[in-house]
Amino acid sequence: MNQNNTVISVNGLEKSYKNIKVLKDVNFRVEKGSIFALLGSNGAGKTTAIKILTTLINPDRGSAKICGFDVVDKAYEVRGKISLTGQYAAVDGILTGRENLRMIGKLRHIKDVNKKVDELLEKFKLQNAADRPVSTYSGGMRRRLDISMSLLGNPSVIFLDEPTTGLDPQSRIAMWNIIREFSSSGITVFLTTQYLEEAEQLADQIAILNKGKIVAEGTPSELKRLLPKGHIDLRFNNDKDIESALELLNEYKTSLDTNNQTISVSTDGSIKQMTDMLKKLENAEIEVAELAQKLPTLEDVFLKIVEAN
Ligand SMILES: Nc1ncnc2c1ncn2[C@@H]1O[C@H](COP(=O)(O)OP(=O)(O)OP(=O)(O)O)[C@@H](O)[C@H]1O
Repeated sequence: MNQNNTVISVNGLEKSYKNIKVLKDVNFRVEKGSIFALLGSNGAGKTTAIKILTTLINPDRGSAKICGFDVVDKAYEVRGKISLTGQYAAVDGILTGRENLRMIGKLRHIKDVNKKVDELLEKFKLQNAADRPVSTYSGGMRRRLDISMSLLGNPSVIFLDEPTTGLDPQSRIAMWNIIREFSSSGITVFLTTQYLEEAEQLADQIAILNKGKIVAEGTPSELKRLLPKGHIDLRFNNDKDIESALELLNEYKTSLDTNNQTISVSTDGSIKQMTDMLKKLENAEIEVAELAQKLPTLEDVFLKIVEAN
C-alpha cells in the first residue's frame, strides 16, 4: 500500500478497562477514499477502537494517526478531519431536521449556512420532512439526518459505528448508497458492522477483530479464499440414481441429504473438476435433476476464523 495514501494508521494499539484487556496489539492501515470495515462479535472491542481513533479515549500503548496527526498529541487537528456517527442517531427530536442542521452549521461557523442546509436536505432526500420535528422521523430518516449533520464539517474521514443496525432493508440499501458515494467523492469511510453481508457489499478492506487482536485482514474475496472452495449440490430424481452416483463419485468427499435427494460434493472450485464430475455421471447415464454451486460466504470465513482463535 502506498504510504502517502494512508489516511488511518494504527500501530500496536492496546487498551484495558481495569484488568480486562480489550485491545491487545491492534495494527492496520486504511487508504484514502476507501471503505474499511472492522468486523467482530459483540464485545470484541470495535467501539473501543473507534473511540480511540476519534480521540474520545486514549490508548494505553501504541499509536494511531489520522491524516498524519497523532490521535493523542494532535487530538484537536484530528477532530477537524473526522466525523463520528454512532449507533444511536444524535439528533434533537424537538427540533426539525432543518433546525438541527442549521444549529450545527452555526456552531461550526459555516458560511452560507442556509444554502448548505438546503443542499444537504436534498442530497439526503429529507426536503419533504425538513420542517417537521425529528421525533416524527423514521429510523432511516434520523440516521440520514445524523450523517448529513456530520458532513457540515467537511470531514476527510467518516466513522460509522454500525450505521444500519435496526434499519429496514430499503433504508439499509439507501444507506449503503450514501456510504459508496462518500468513498467515490474521496472521503475515507471507517465502519463497524455486525452484518457480514454489509461488509461484503461495501468494504474494500475488511479486518476481523477477535479477542482484542486483528485475526484476519483482506479484501472480501481474499478472505473468502482462506476457506476451501465450497461444494456442489447435485439433486437426483430417484434413490437408484443417488446410490449409483455415490458409488461413481467415491473419490470425492460427499454428504447425502436424503430428504432432498441431493448429494453435496466438496470441490476445489475449478471448472475442470466440475465438468469431469458431470461427464462421469453422463457416461454412466445418471441424470442430474438440478445442480447448484455453493461458494463459501464471508459468514463462513468469519465463523471459521473466530472459532480457530
Ligand atoms: N467503559 C468501560 N468500562 C469497562 N469495560 C468496558 C467499557 N467499555 C467497554 N467495556 C468492555 O470492553 C469490551 C469491548 O467493548 P466494545 O464496546 O469495544 O466492543 P464492541 O466490539 O464494540 O461490541 P458491540 O458490538 O457489542 O458494540 C466489552 O467486554 C465491554 O464490556
